Amino acid sequence: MPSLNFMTGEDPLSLDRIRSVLTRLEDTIIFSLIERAQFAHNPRMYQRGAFKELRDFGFQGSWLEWFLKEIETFHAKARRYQSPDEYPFSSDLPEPVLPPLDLPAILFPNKINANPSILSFYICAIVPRITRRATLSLSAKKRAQGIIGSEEYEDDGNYGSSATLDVEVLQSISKRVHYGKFVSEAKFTQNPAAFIPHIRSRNRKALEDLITKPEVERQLLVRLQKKATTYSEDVVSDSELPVEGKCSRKIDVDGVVDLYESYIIPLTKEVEVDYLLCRLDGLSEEEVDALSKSKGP
Ligand SMILES: O=C(O)C(=O)C[C@]1(C(=O)O)C=C[C@@H](O)C=C1
Repeated sequence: MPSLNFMTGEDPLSLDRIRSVLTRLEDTIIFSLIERAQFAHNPRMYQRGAFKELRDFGFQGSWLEWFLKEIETFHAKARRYQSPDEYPFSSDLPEPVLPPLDLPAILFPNKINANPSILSFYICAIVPRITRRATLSLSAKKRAQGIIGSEEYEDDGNYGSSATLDVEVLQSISKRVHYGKFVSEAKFTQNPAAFIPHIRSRNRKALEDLITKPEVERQLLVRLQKKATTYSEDVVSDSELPVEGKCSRKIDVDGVVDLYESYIIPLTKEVEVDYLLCRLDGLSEEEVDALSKSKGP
């Protein structure tokens, strides 16, 4: 199945098409995690005010927040956040230097931005887990050099490289999670009458039950396990034989699966439900009535 973005192709609300984008983003997320896992945890990068050099020019946030702000400032000028599948982590960004693109209005107007939750679970749960391997091999190297001390084990000083990769991981997870809005719009449009009573009664549980597809989730997790296993192995040529017992993975495969199971899928569902909850905002009774009677595409 071809993987298209929301702009291309015939039916922007085809669930198959939207799911093909989600599948492609799995690769982006796994590869960016593998890259980040080559560096140490570097916890200092996530602590607000930890760098005197940033405080000196008046920036009070963390090293990562500084990276996000600088990168997003530039990307905002290039219209990145006018696209309905792109959301910034920083606020007070500049206006684009180009006039707005004439994008088709696929989504219902909304202000949902799940990035604060993404940033928080990424820093608290993901970075410490995926960098464990890098930290262990780093400490083995240091031990071999006779350097022993708690600091060396988790800080390799590569703050620029690590933060660049953090931004890549965060942007790909953010895109994936916010694609939940397209999934939700597609499901709503297929059968508005099923959703409208629960939207009106603000019944989150009923809406979540309607959008949940256990078999799709199960298949996703199986596929992800296979992908993460394959991508994290070193490929050897015909003449090289893998050394027995020396298969060192580039990333903790279970960590990747857990990231999806515990964070990415639940947060995508939260975005789907939040989107549905504002799906009737500003519509008149007559418009909602007409929607209720429409049978979808
Ligand atoms: O594919 C869908 O129908 C989705 O809603 C996306 C998704 C996911 O996050 O991957 C979320 C909820 C469903 O239970 C299945 C999968």
